Formats: sequence, C-alpha cells, structure tokens
Amino acid sequence: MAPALVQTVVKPVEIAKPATLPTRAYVTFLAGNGDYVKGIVGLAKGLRRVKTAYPLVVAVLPDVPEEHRRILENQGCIVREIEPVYPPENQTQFAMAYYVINYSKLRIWEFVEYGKMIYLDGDIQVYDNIDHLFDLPGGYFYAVMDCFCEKTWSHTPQYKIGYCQQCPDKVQWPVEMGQPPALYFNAGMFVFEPNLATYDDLLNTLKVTTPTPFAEQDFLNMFFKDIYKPIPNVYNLVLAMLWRHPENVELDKVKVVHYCAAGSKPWRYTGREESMQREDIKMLVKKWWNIYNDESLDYKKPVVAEAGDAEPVNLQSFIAALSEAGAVSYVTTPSAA
Ligand SMILES: O=c1ccn([C@@H]2O[C@H](COP(=O)(O)OP(=O)(O)O)[C@@H](O)[C@H]2O)c(=O)[nH]1
Ligand SMILES: OC[C@H]1O[C@H](O[C@@H]2[C@@H](O)[C@H](O)[C@@H](O)[C@H](O)[C@@H]2O)[C@H](O)[C@@H](O)[C@H]1O
Ligand SMILES: [Mn+2]
Repeated sequence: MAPALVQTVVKPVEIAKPATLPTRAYVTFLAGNGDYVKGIVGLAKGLRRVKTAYPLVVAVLPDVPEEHRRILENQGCIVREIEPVYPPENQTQFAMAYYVINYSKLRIWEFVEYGKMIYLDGDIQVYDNIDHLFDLPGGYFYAVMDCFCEKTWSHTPQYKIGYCQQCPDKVQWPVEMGQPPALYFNAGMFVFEPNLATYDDLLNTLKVTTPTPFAEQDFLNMFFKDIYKPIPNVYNLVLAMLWRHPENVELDKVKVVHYCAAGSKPWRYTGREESMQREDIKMLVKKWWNIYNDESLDYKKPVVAEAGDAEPVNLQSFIAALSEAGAVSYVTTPSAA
C-alpha cells in the first residue's frame, strides 16, 4: 500500500530574537590613485588570515579610481565613498605635506549603521585576531600611545628636551614647563563609536581649530582628550619603537604592526632609509609581503545555490528533523490510491 500522504502543518517556530548586538566593522581610509591600495589589499587579507568575524569598510575619497574600488570589492571590502574634509585655511607646515588629506578620516564618525568600529590605517597589518577589542566598554576612545622621539617631532618642546611618554622617567618634565603633555595616541589605529552628534561636533570644532603638524592626529588627540584610554603597544606597534624604546617591545607578542616609519611602507620598501636595514624591519616587511602574495587568502565570493541546482531534499528526513524540533505536527490522510 502506498505510504499515507503526509499532510504537514508547519507551526511557526518561535526563534528567540538575538539581542540586538551593535553591528561592528573594521574601517580604513584610502585617498588618491597611488599605491596605498596595496596596503589595503594586504590589510583585508591579513584580517581574513586571522579569521576576524567582521567586515572591512574602506572609506574612499572621490579621487580613488574605479579600478582600485573593484580590486577592494573583489577582496571582500565594503567600499564607501566619502567627501574630503579640509582644515581651515592655514599656513601650517604639516609634518608631511600629504597629511592634509588625513582630515578626511573624520567622515567615519558618520558610519552610524555600525555601533562600534576599529579604524586601521592602510599601512597597518593585523597578525593576530583583535576582535576582542570590540568588547571594550563603550563611551571611550581607545588607542595606543605614540612616541615623540622621531625627527618628525623635532618641532615640539618634548622632542627638544628628550621627553617621551613611552619612558616618562628617563627625562623628567621640568616643573618650569608646566604640565607634561597629556597622553597622546597614534591615530593609525583606534576603537571608536560612530555617532552623528560627535560627527557634527568634530566638523564644527575643526572649523575653528588652527591646524598643527600632525594634522587630524593632533586634532583627534585634542578632541578626545577626556575619554582617551591607552591600550597596550601590541595593538599598534609604531615601528620607531623598535629603536627608540626596545624595552617596551616584545616583538613575538605584537598583534598589529604599523608601517609608519619613513621608508617602511612594504609596497615601497627599498631599504635605503635610516633603520631600514635592521633585521627586524626586513623580517616585518617580508611578513607583510607573504600575506599580500598569499592567494589562499584572496576573497572567495560565497556560492549562492541557484533554485535549479538545489540538491534534492529527502522530504521524509527533512520532516523528521523539523518534527524533532517541534516545528511540525503532521496528520496522515488516507492514501489517494
Ligand atoms: O596617499 C595617501 C596617503 C595616506 N592614505 C591613507 O591615510 C593613512 C594615513 O597616512 P600614513 O599611514 O601614510 O601616515 P603615517 O601613519 O605614515 O604617518 C594611510 O595609512 C592611508 O590609509 C592614502 O590612502 N593615500
Ligand atoms: O596625519 C598624521 C599622521 O600621524 C601619524 O603618523 C605619524 C605619527 O605616528 C608619528 O608619531 C610618527 O613619528 C610618524 O612616523 C608617523 O608618520 C598617524 O600614524 C597617521 O595615521 C596620521 O594620523
Ligand atoms: Mn599610517
């Protein structure tokens, strides 16, 4: 006798709604049609290598060519165009002339579809998973303390007296110079919460703030001074630390490397600049290239099964599985035959 026709009545299963976790993402910034796009491809592959659970958003200025945007999308990045942000008219000598474009980073506070983001410069590589930083308590600005010992700081009083926050006891801050500088972070990596009110406040404050040599890094340090919380150097190794404060670096524990020292950008590395022949620098540049060239780390678009090519489902085992889940009660009806 033909098996009784099974008429299934599928009850909607009450699926507990997950608590609305804030959406999270890494975000970086790309300007121009030059070779920084390689930095961001390397970053995207590096994040995949450490199996991050979150996407990488790339805020691109209008001058980033279509071809570069395609390259980044093909590496699984979410490409978002932003408008440039310029500081007020000024005569400032930036530490690097191109720093003026870095103010455009401020647009990322407008990405409010994300509850929490980790910003990473395009010349950064992530060698260990740092997703746990998204669980840091809200309401603060987290970043790693910078170093004042490179020539790029020669315009500052701290450089002139040899004071650095990385070794505050080596050269005491003289009483006659007032308060030592507030803790100062490197703006190549930070954990922040996009927020429209903060965004408006940032842009309005920028309009009335005289630009200074480290451009948006100085500005962000001033703006977030009261809620800035330092996090360990392992989350943003400013390369100069290797020769300026080796006592503060345990290279095998470093999770994030920031290729910001002059001549250290891996995709432009020639080894000619000062300190660039160091064995640790050569090792870190090679490490970056190994990831950049590793095709197994390229993005693979998820295959979406077309309706036609779905595997035939064994209805009985499917129903049995549903009934086990209590989702289905079915009534047998006399067979048609
Ligand atoms: O021509 C440029 C210069 C800078 N940047 C972006 O701005 C960030 C900050 O610049 P950079 O890292 O060169 O500053 P540094 O950390 O070396 O002072 C870079 O990492 C890139 O993400 C860019 O996309 N194109
Ligand atoms: O626009 C200003 C930039 O200032 C910072 O770079 C500097 C800073 O780290 C100095 O302390 C180093 O001496 C120097 O090498 C390095 O380039 C940020 O990394 C970058 O993202 C960006 O904010
Ligand atoms: Mn950088």
